Amino acid sequence: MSSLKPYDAVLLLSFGGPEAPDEVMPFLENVTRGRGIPRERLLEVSEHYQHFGGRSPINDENRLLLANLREQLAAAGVDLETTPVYWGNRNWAPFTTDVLREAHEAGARRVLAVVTSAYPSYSGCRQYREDLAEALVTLAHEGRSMRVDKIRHYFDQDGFLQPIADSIREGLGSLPAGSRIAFVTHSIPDAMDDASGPDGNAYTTTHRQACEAVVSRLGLDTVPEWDLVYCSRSGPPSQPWLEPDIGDHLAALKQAGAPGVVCVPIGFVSDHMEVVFDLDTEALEIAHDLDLPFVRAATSGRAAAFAQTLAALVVERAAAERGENPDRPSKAGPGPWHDVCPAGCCANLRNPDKPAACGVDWVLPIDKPVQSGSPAPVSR
Ligand SMILES: CC1=C(CCC(=O)O)c2cc3nc(cc4[nH]c(cc5[nH]c(cc1n2)c(C)c5CCC(=O)O)c(CCC(=O)O)c4C)C(CCC(=O)O)=C3C
Ligand SMILES: [Fe+2]
Repeated sequence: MSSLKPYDAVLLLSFGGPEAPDEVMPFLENVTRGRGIPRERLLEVSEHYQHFGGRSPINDENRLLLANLREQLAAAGVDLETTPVYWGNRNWAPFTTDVLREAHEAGARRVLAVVTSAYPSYSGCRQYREDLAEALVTLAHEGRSMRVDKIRHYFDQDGFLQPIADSIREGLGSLPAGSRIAFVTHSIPDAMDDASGPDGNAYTTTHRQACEAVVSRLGLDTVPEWDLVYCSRSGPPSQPWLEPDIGDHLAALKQAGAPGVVCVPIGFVSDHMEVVFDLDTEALEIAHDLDLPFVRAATSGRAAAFAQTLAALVVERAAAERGENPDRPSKAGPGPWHDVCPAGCCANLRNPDKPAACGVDWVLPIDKPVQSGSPAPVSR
């Protein structure tokens, strides 16, 4: 049995989504609290959910991922009886605080989180760290002192990249020769990208690194032309967000004479609402109207290889935390991403001083802080 010491539990941490029509608006209010998203946009997004009976696919995707992660950790020799794997969300039940309380009751004091976001940005990294800090403070007030760390970003891992490459190869096989690849990710405000990672622009930079790694894995004689484009923009029109939108991009491809397109949701781990609505519904319809052959490549989230990669990163981090020197594989970009976020990484532009866990500067503000044994962040 390999141990995950010093960790006594693993937490799969995700976004959450509604599962019934009357849960949609309360969910959207949780997501957008204090974020200045126009009411119009909320009503529009609630329509997307109602289009699918008020049920987001994301929770079911996470239930499957949880089962796969347990299976892969067990296969790596982890005893799940003594090191349980929990699942919690930012915006919908099961909520992070409740799940951590349950873990504490079962004896967990140090927890390792696996976040369902492959890339660094405020939304995909620091916001989860802030949620964890808030949960840990709430629990500390109840006399429950815990510490949570987070595995490094995994956009550069085999188990994330390979299922995408395999699916693209298959998609291209069903399209006319010379078809293009449109990698798609969630648009974010330009300012959020500017502030991503320790040195800025890490959101777009790491996406490009992942796209390049995927394209080079296709093993095709002629490398297809590709672009990185965006979906799910939501802020006011006056605020610049990453562009172009996938819909405009499809029109531009048609105009340029592209014979077809594989749409690849490389920014997303699973087929959640952005994928099934923005891509499989909206973008598909635009492609049909343009008479542009269109296939959508799979996300990695359901692949056994993906859960295997996450399990390997969990085992790696536990070893690092024990002071060992584990291998740190990285298959995209200049090297492995850091384990512990440096101060200011993926800054919160509205509230820069908001406490965030899993960083060098995190101290539990009340009670006895749990002893910090984290290694210095690895610089890139
Ligand atoms: C980078 C990023 C990821 C990827 C990283 C990760 O996976 O975390 C992501 C994931 C997701 N985003 C999701 C849903 C929503 N995101 C919204 C709003 C926003 N997302 C943003 C960014 C991201 N979002 C941003 C900058 C906003 C603006 C408001 C704000 O600054 O917070 C809104 C509000 C309405 C709207 O404006 O669209 C909703 C409903 C769901 C669940 C889908 C389901 O239910 O299946 C998932 C997985
Ligand atoms: Fe989002």
